[in-house]
Amino acid sequence: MRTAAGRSQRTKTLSTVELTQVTKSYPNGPRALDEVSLTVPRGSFIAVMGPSGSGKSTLMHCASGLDIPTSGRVVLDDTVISELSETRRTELRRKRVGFIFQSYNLLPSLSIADNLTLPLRLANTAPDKDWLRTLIDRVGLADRLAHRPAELSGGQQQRAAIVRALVARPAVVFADEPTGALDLRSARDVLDLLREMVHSLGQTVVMVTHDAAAAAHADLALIMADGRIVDTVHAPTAADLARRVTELETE
Ligand SMILES: Nc1ncnc2c1ncn2[C@@H]1O[C@H](COP(=O)(O)OP(=O)(O)OP(=O)(O)O)[C@@H](O)[C@H]1O
Repeated sequence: MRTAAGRSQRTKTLSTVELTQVTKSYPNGPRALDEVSLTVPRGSFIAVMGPSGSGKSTLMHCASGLDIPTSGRVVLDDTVISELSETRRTELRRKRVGFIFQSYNLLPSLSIADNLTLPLRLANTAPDKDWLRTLIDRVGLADRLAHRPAELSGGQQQRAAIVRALVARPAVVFADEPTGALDLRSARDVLDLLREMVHSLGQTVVMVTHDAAAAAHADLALIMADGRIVDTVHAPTAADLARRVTELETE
């Protein structure tokens, strides 16, 4: 089944990531992904939900080029990343993919300013100063740039991580439980920011989360079970998502 994320926009120029019949098997394990097809349209905010073990992380790893599928094809922009060597995949990932993690993953010894531009230095790319300034202003960290990460609140650190993920203007940002370590208010701020980055700045975000309230900020939620995408919910509400995942957990 091809999931409906952008069914009407399925062209190379409008999609950022395209998975075709992607299967991932581990030795002596179940199929972590079972022939998953998915198109991520440019400029969309997609949440991935599902019970524990349903394949969310594996989907993110294969879609982002962190891992390769056992079979099937992953295209990022116009490049078939599932066929690249590990070195080429790493190069492409540094240039074209951003990541946001639950634990922020900022380097403690670097200032916030240096953390924000780290992906550019790793990819040997010059910063686009106007874009960097736009991002810093949007997340409200202009007066924190000289500080070390430990001097910022969790919400501020995650906002810095959002800038770092977007600084290279990636084709897509993958966020793995980005609000898992935050209090409710900081979590809402971070989710509102992600939405704004998508809707005002045209970025593309795929967010894996257990939290139905977080997933409800997305335009579309994909629900996984047993390595497959079993539901696609447009304009999801937290109540609908929580009910659907609970049903799957008890099936
Ligand atoms: N490296 C691995 N080796 C063997 N099996 C694995 C490995 N990684 C994942 N799996 C298995 O693949 C399936 C999917 O795992 P995955 O981590 O993608 O699920 P998930 O939905 O992200 O779970 P959670 O919500 O608990 O993080 C599970 O059955 C898991 O045990």
